[in-house]
Amino acid sequence: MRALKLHELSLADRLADMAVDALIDEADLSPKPALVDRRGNGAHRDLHLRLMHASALSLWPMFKEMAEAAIEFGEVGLPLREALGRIGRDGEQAMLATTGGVNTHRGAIWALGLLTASAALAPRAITLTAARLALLNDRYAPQPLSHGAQVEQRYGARGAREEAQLGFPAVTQRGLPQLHKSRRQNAGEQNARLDALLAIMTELADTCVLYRAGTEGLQTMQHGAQAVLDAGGSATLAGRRRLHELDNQLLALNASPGGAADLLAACLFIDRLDGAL
Ligand SMILES: CC(C)(COP(=O)(O)OP(=O)(O)OC[C@H]1O[C@@H](n2cnc3c(N)ncnc32)[C@H](O)[C@@H]1O)[C@@H](O)C(=O)NCCC(=O)NCCS
Ligand SMILES: Nc1ncnc2c1ncn2[C@@H]1O[C@H](COP(=O)(O)OP(=O)(O)OP(=O)(O)O)[C@@H](O)[C@H]1O
Repeated sequence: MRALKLHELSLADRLADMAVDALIDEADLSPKPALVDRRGNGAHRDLHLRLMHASALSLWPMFKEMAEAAIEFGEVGLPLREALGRIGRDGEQAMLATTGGVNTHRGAIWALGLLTASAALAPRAITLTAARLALLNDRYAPQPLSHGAQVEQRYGARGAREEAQLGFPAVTQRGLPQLHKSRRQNAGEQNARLDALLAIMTELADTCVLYRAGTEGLQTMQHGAQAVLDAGGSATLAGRRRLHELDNQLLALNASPGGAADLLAACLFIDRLDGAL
């Protein structure tokens, strides 16, 4: 029993490490269009790279607690869903205390939280398990008029919740295949990750972009990301030129693809986990 406990604790530690690493890799990746990266703040006035790092680190105990809850409950069900909801809300408070009230990682807490718990429960069926959890209704979740909720009312876009309930198609059908493809083409790891982000952006209904820049912003993001990939991706000169253009266009529209960034972190988390299995 004792040995089993030790083993379980170390699994939760490792999953929390991987989730935080994925967030730090996402933040550091450059040049991302209109997002916080090593170059600067993108379209954000209240975010910067060190804040993203501090925020990511502040979430480590939360991810660990989510993995432990999954191990303890041992199955998908309302008790686990509601435990994750409580842990996620506490994690959000820790994030806000660290950042002085700035929302650095709300979307990431949702996506990576579900995936961390799912990795602890069913490491070979992570996105399916995450979807099953996301479909359960947490009775204790407050229903604030969030940016996502406002965008849903205005445009009908369902955003982060639906993406999870569908099993993260932007990650499994766009991001991960592109990551693997660009690696096979020897694009280099940073370019492969940029290409994965762009692939996610081609179809995502990113509620951050919709809230800030409406359908014009969303179309600019989707078409511009596709244009970079069509030009040969981030590793090519033509692709780099298109990426630079997309950055300028999104900055002019104040349209930051924060949802796509969160899903890139989810993509890097699953990729890392696949490598560790
Ligand atoms: C489900 C969530 C994301 C609801 O968000 P809502 O749609 O109301 O929008 P909100 O503006 O608060 O945040 C959305 C965030 O999701 C990200 N996002 C935006 N669009 C998308 C998209 N299409 N797909 C994925 N993520 C997206 C962005 O980073 C954005 O910041 C979340 O805030 C929530 O309700 N959490 C409940 C707490 C909980 O249960 N936590 C436990 C998780 S295991
Ligand atoms: N590298 C990154 N740069 C910018 N945003 C990111 C990055 N990585 C993830 N995000 C996500 O983008 C979201 C921030 O977007 P946004 O600033 O539109 O949120 P908000 O606080 O809801 O809005 P606002 O700042 O307009 O009040 C965060 O929730 C975070 O999940």
